[in-house]
This record gives sequence, C-alpha cells and structure tokens, in this order.
Amino acid sequence: MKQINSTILQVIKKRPRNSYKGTFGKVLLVAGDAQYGGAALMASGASVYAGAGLVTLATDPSNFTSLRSNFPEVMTQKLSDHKKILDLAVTVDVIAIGPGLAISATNEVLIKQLLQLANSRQTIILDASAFTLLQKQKQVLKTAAANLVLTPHVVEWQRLSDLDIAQQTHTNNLAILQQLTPPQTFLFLKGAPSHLYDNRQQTVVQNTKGTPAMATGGMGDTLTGIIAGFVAQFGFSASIVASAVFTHSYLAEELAQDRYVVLPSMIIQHLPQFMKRWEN
Ligand SMILES: NC(=O)C1=CN([C@@H]2O[C@H](COP(=O)(O)OP(=O)(O)OC[C@H]3O[C@@H](n4cnc5c(N)ncnc54)[C@H](O)[C@@H]3O)[C@@H](O)[C@H]2O)[C@@H](O)CC1
Ligand SMILES: Nc1ncnc2c1ncn2[C@@H]1O[C@H](COP(=O)(O)OP(=O)(O)O)[C@@H](O)[C@H]1O
Ligand SMILES: [Mg+2]
Repeated sequence: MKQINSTILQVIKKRPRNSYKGTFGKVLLVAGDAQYGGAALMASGASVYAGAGLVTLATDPSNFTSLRSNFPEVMTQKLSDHKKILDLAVTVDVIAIGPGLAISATNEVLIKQLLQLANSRQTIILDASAFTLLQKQKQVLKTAAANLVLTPHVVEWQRLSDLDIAQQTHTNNLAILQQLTPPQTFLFLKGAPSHLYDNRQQTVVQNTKGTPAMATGGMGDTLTGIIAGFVAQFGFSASIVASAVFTHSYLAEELAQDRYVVLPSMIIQHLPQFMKRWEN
C-alpha cells in the first residue's frame, strides 16, 4: 500500500510578502459543550497555530473565558445562536464540526443546516460527536455540495458506517464511503496506523507516522484544528489533507523522542516551528 511520506510537506508554502490575515483563510469551528470545552479549545487553538488567518469558535459560553486566556486569537460565537452561526458559516472557507459537542436535538439540526448550506468552494470537517449527530440523518452527507473531510476513530466510523471494527477492511470502507458521501470526500480513519481514503479516486494511503505517546484525550480534536488550518490557507486537495495528518503525527513522533507522552497542547505549541522548518 502507498504510504504518506515527508515529500507531502511541500504543500507548506513560504508566505508571500504582501499577504495579510485574509490571505490565509477563515475557519468556523462548531465545538464544545460545557463538559468538553477542552476539545473546542484544542481544536481552535490548533487551527490558529497551524496558520489559519481568522478563526471563530461557536461554543458554549462557559468556554469563553478559558478560550480567551489560552488562545486570545480565536473569536467567539454562542453555540445556541443558530442564526448568527449560519450567517457566519456562509462567509468562511472551512467549517469544522464535532469536537466536544453535546448529543442533542438542537445540535442535530445545526449540523444538518450547515451541511445543506455550505457550497462547493467550502470545506466541512466532521469529527467526534458529529458522527453520532449524523447517525439518524446520514442522507444529508450525500447531498452536501461542500468538500468533506471525515476524521472518525474506529468506534465513530462504526456508528456512521454500521461496520463492526472487524469488518472495517479497506474494501468495505471504500464501498460505504461511496454509498454515504459525495465524491469530494476524504475519510481519515484514525488508529494505529491511520489511513486516508479518497472517495473520488477510490484509493487508500497509509500514514506511517504516529506513536503510542499520542494516546491522550484531545489528540484527535487537535488534528481537526490542524486540518482546518491547512485547508483554510493552502486549499482542499488530497495532498493538503495528507500533509495535515502527516504533520500531526510526524511532529508527535519528533516530540516523543525524549518524552514518554506527547500532549495535544505540546503539538499545538510546536506547530509554527515545524511548519517553518518545512516551508518551501
Ligand atoms: N478535553 C476534552 O474536552 C476532550 C473531549 N473529548 C470529546 O469527547 C467526546 C467523546 O469522544 P470519545 O472518543 O471519548 O468517546 P466515544 O464514546 O465517541 O468513543 C470512545 C470509545 O471508542 C473507543 N476507541 C477510540 N479510539 C479507538 C481505537 N483506535 N481503537 C479501539 N477503540 C477506540 C474508546 O476506547 C471508547 O470506548 C467527543 O466529542 C470528543 O471530542 C475527547 O476528545 C477527549 C478530550
Ligand atoms: N498508538 C498510537 N499510534 C499512533 N497514533 C495514535 C496512537 N494512539 C493515538 N493515536 C492518534 O491520536 C489521535 C486520537 O484521535 P481521537 O481518538 O479522535 O482522540 P480524541 O477524540 O481524544 O481527541 C489519532 O490521530 C490517532 O491516530
Ligand atoms: Mg476524537
């Protein structure tokens, strides 16, 4: 099987001298209830540190203060104000939905509205609770005009695909992906190792990087923010999504050389240095 390697990092471009925040894209994250505010902070913080120009987090207001003290670059929106979220959604390049979201009827409505609203120039990243929120309304995925990136772990993929973990072969995964989603969809199925599936091409590549030092809650939430940051500034393609997932696990491997565990917050802090090293 083909493997992702460091040549993929060529998508990390030197910033043009005459650029400004608008050059590097706008991200809206819909994440975090009162219990899982950390997931929302890690996802939005990772997005800023990966280089997104402007990031807004729609979250439970109980997360606002900690967000501002950890990541003051991130703007906020109340999760309960659907009208404001939908108004903002039409203006951004990337919408990421799911980390730390509560499973509720209102969030089911919101995710459906966002999937129906987004156009073909936009990308929607679905992670974590998004898969449970879609379980009863999977058909909204297939008709989405936006580019899609799905980042479930095996249990979340089971919820969406109805495939037991033992049934999650590459052939089955590609078949279900084709059945459930539009062609412009990538599935990054997280595990050890993780695999990136391309629905249009019906192909799969393996991510060889990653380490058990990454097995800490919030590691996937952080990945969601990195993918959002990469797509916002570099665009949507197989190489760009692959370079985001490779950056996440390659950086973790580097940090694990002299650390027993690598925390999501360490990855976030080291992203700017890592990307500077690989820019071209
Ligand atoms: N600090 C925070 O606020 C955190 C919030 N989180 C949020 O918590 C919510 C629930 O996410 P969870 O993933 O914990 O819960 P889920 O209930 O969705 O799935 C957890 C189950 O899947 C299993 N699992 C996960 N990866 C697996 C793998 N590779 N192989 C086998 N089994 C695997 C776990 O052991 C567990 O039984 C999400 O919204 C998530 O974003 C978590 O990301 C943890 C950190
Ligand atoms: N043993 C491991 N080897 C390689 N990668 C791992 C390992 N354990 C965890 N990871 C990585 O950490 C991330 C975990 O994501 P996820 O389960 O969504 O975490 P969370 O929901 O807590 O944020 C994935 O990118 C996964 O590949
Ligand atoms: Mg997760």
